[in-house]
Amino acid sequence: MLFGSSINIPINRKMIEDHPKTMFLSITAAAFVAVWAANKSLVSSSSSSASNASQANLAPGALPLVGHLFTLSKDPRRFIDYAKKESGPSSELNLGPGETKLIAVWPILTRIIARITCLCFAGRQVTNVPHFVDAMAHFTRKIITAGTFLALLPTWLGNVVVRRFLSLEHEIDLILNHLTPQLEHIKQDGKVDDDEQGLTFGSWLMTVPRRDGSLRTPKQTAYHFKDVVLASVHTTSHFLTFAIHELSCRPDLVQALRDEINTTLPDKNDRSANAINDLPLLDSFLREVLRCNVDYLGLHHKAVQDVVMSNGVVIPKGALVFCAMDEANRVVTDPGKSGTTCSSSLDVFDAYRHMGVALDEKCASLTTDFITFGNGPHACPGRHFAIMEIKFNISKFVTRYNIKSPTGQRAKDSVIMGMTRNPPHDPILFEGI
Ligand code: HEM
Repeated sequence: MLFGSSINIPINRKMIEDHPKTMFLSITAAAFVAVWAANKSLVSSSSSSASNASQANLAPGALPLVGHLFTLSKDPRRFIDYAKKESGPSSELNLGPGETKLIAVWPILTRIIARITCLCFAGRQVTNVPHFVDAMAHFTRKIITAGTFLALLPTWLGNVVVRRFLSLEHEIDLILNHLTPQLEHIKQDGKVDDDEQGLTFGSWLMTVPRRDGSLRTPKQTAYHFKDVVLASVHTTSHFLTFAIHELSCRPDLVQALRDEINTTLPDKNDRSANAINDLPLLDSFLREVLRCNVDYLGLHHKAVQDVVMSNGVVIPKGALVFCAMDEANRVVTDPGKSGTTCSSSLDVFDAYRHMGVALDEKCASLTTDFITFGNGPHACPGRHFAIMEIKFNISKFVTRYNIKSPTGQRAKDSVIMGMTRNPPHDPILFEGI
């Protein structure tokens, strides 16, 4: 994808070699349109985030009116290489055998997870719109930042800051503008386009009646996609990033996971997410990542009535309650059920701790001594999906790269206000294999 938000032109070398003249003309036209689109977005958008997103994929250095015409006339292929390097899809993870690179993983993994979320819950059409995926990648982070400002600043100032700099208007507009027509189409024809059945979260939700028996309109349904994004992208990319950091200081574990995949699933082309989900060491490792990297405090709840605890302490109606997640994940309350038979202390990260656990669901199973996904009727309904998603990504990483921490140590997490654990920002050394 070379240019701005309103243009979607996938170009590859073969197309240029086969049709040099046509490609030249289309790219030249696109260069004009790209400049027009950039100018239009700058003029018409009052939101800074909106204009940033629109410009994000423009090849820099365009001249007024003529765009990149001169560079294109001179050497189109060179221009395309330049545009791909500067504004094209991330090639940061394209490493040949033995090639190494230091990579800050969190932003890349967030984008990967946002893409998967868009693909699985909103369909292929929007997943091919880069600024839509980018906006979804940053959606929850923006909300968390807004929440922090609202909590710390006086209400009037917090409101000004959030409305001016952290408004979600742009993201909500994107969701409504892209998904509503698609859902209208599905409602009318029963499918998205000629190739694709229109089975998305939205097409399903349109068929589920509300309490009063009425059905949601396409626009009302599209609006709910924000909830999926809020619940899934940030959480999943967090834990995938934690997992990669845990691997970065354990080269033997990377090798052991690679061996497990190569031995159990020798055919590279037949490694489905379902098959990867059943690998015992990968499952044990991920459960340990989820157990140890949970927030110090989490599961923010509000008491809807007075609650009397077993020791007589009363949590009054309306009180905000933060659960000590980190602590809960380090206490075995029911050894027989949890299957935690490992001898290592619960304070130690042990990737093999949950091997041989007899529970049916393993990594996704809910126990009172593992509450990363909550517990009870409101426990995370997306956990099976999240776990498959993370395992699938880890399997790709360990079979493609050696993953090393430059210091040999697990980089430090950044802890916000003593309660929320964010993955480290430190880069990790990747080596292609
Ligand atoms: C590693 C990734 C994830 C973690 C750690 C996680 C964790 C959680 C936790 C702790 C809760 C709150 C439980 C409570 O309040 O008692 C929750 C709720 C929820 N999660 Fe997740 N989640 C993850 C991924 C996902 C994904 C991928 C989806 C959707 C595709 C999702 C959808 C939801 C929803 C809809 C709720 C609200 C459930 C309710 O209130 O009844 N989550 N999640």
